[in-house]
Amino acid sequence: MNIIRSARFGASTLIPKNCWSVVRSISSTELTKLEVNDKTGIAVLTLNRPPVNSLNLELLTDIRNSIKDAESNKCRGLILTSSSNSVFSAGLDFLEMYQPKEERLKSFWTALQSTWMTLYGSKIPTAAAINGHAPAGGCLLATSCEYRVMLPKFTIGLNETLIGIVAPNWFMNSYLNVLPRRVAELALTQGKMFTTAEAQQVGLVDDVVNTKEEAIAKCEEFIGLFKKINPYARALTKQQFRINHLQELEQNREQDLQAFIAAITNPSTQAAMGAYLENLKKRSK
Ligand SMILES: CC/C=C\C/C=C\CCC/C=C/CC(=O)SCCNC(=O)CCNC(=O)[C@H](O)C(C)(C)COP(=O)(O)OP(=O)(O)OC[C@H]1O[C@@H](n2cnc3c(N)ncnc32)[C@H](O)[C@@H]1OP(=O)(O)O
Repeated sequence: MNIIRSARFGASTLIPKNCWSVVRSISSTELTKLEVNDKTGIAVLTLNRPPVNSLNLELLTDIRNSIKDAESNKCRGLILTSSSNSVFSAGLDFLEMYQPKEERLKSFWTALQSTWMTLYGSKIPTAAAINGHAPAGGCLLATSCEYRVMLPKFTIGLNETLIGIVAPNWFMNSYLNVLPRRVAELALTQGKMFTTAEAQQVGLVDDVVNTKEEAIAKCEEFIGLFKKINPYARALTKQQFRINHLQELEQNREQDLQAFIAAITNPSTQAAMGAYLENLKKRSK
């Protein structure tokens, strides 16, 4: 019998393969659902933190655990998507950064660093089915993947300067891994949110389709490209492209954390964030 061991069902829980329907849950929490298609071996990770999948400590932790679950279950690839019809992810949860408690702020940023390193450095092929808006941290998740497909009439980009904050180096590096330098610099300095059409034009997304199902199918097609490629050779090749960015953060994690805390707790950053949040709340009324 072909057995899959699910880390989050406990080390001793064995799930018999083929006794389940084609799509099978590997692990799920209140905030994430990880399902694998037994035929293709490709996993779909659905973010499910209504209303906007803002990334708080718990969601970030669940995303990281899910990526690790997909890897340890030897999935052939991982697709990130959202349970919302209009938002992929609204980026970092402002409530983690606005008037924060220091210990929680530290755990939050450390979880973001770990999640990014796990996703950006994952050995398995990764793809994002962007079925809604993807500002800031939402864009970071998408650009950390190897392939992106997006639905029309949404927006994506690193908008930090619009909020009065600065995207850390590793956010920029994820952008630069996808966009030409000049485009990335112009976009970052303006805090530009690209429409789906603009994003495709500059290469921030690879394809545009009309439905979430088509987006998942496109991601599966992308992951299928590696069917005949030795996974070890593929993973090492990917690693060579990304290792400098990963090492840069790995070697400076504490410094990056301290810079974040200093920047976020600065009264002028707090004032800018407070005003931005106020505006967001007014707009949503
Ligand atoms: C080394 C480091 C050195 C220095 C670093 C310094 C700083 C560090 C940088 C930190 C990096 C931050 C990156 C980020 O990710 S910041 C987050 C940026 N996100 C945004 O700007 C998105 C804001 N949201 C929106 O634009 C819209 O909500 C969105 C288009 C996503 C969806 O619109 P929609 O109309 O569908 O929903 P809304 O009605 O606007 O929202 C519904 C409720 O959700 C609340 N909301 C939205 N976004 C967030 C969020 N990111 N965090 C928390 N809450 C959010 C919104 O206020 C509504 O709430 P209610 O009014 O209903 O209570």
